[in-house]
Amino acid sequence: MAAEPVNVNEFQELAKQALPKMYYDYFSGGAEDQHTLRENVEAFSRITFQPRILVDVSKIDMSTTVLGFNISSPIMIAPTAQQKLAHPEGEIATARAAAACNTIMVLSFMSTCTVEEVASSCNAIRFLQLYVFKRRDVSAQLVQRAERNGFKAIVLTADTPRLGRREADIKNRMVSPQLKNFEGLISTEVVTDKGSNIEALASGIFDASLSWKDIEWLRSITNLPILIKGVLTCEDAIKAVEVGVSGIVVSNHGARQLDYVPATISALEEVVLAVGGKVPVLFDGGIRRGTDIFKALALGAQAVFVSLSPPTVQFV
Ligand SMILES: Cc1cc2nc3c(=O)[nH]c(=O)nc-3n(C[C@H](O)[C@H](O)[C@H](O)COP(=O)(O)O)c2cc1C
Ligand SMILES: CCCCC(=O)C(=O)O
Repeated sequence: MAAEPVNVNEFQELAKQALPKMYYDYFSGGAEDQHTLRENVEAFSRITFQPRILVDVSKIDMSTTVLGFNISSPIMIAPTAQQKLAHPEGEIATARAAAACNTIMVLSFMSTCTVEEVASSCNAIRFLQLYVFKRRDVSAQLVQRAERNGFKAIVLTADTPRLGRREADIKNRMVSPQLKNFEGLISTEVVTDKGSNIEALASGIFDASLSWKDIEWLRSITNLPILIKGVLTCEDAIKAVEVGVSGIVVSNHGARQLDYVPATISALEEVVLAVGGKVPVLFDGGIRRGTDIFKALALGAQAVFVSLSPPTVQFV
C-alpha cells in the first residue's frame, strides 16, 4: 500500500491520478502563462522567520473570530466551483468537513449542490460567494435563498467580470454541467465546439458591467454582511471600506483570472495598512502549509481560506 500523504502537495499527486485530465486541469490550472500561479507559492518561500526562543508554548489556542463567529483555527474553506466534478458528494462533503473542523465554509455561487442541500446537510457556518449575473433577478434569488437557509454572509467576488484565459481548459474544451441551483432559472449548460465551455458560460451570464455602485444594489436585496473578494491594492481596499463592506478578502482567485498580478502574500501588507483595522482582512492564494498561514497572519490577515485544489506539484 502506498504511504499516507503527509502534505498537501502529495494529495495533489493523488488527485492527478484519480481525476479525468479535463477536470484535473480545471482544478489545478491558472491563467495564461501561469506566472502568478507559480508566484503565489514561491513568494511564500521567500519569506523567512526570525524565531524567538524560550517562550512558553505548552498551551496553544488557535481559535479566532470572523464576523463574530468563533472558529477553531484561522483556516476557512474557499469557494471553489463544481465540486462534484471531483467527488460525487461535492459541496455537501465539504460542508461536513467544515462542521467537523468547526470552521466556516464559503459555498461557491457555481456549486453543484444547491444551497438548500448544503444547508440541510449539517450545521457548518456557511457564507455564500456571489457572482452577479446579467440576469440580476437570478443572483438576487440565490442570495435570498441563502439568507432564508441560514447562510451568514455574502462574499462578492470582484475579480471575474469574465473568466480568465485558462489554456488547458481551452485545449480540453472544458465542459460545465447544468448547475442545480439554477434549474428552472437559467441554463448553465453551454455547448460550443470552440474552446472552453466554461469560459463561454461565464461570458454569457456574468455581468461584466459590475462596479462599485452595485454594492448599493446588493445591500438593497439582502441584510447579510457583505465581504468583497479579489482586493489586491491599497486603492481598492480604501474604496471597499468607504462603500461599507464588512470584510475584505485579499485574493487573486488562485491565479486563475488576470495573470501577472502579484502573489497575494506580496499584496497583503499594503491592504492591511490601508484598511487600518476598520474591517477584517482575510486572505487566500498559494497556501500549502501551516507556515504559510503563519506568514499571512503575521502580515495582518485575520484568517485565511484554503481551496480544495492546490496547484503546486507540477511546478516545484
Ligand atoms: C477549481 C477552483 C474553482 C474556483 N471557483 C471559485 C468560485 O466559484 N468563486 C470564487 O470566488 N473563487 C473561486 N476560486 C478561487 C478560490 O476561492 C480561491 O480564491 C483560490 O483558489 C485561492 O488560491 P489557492 O487555490 O492557491 O488556495 C476557485 C479556485 C479553484 C482552484
Ligand atoms: C463559470 C465558473 C467559474 C468558477 C470559477 O470561479 C473558477 O473556475 O475559478
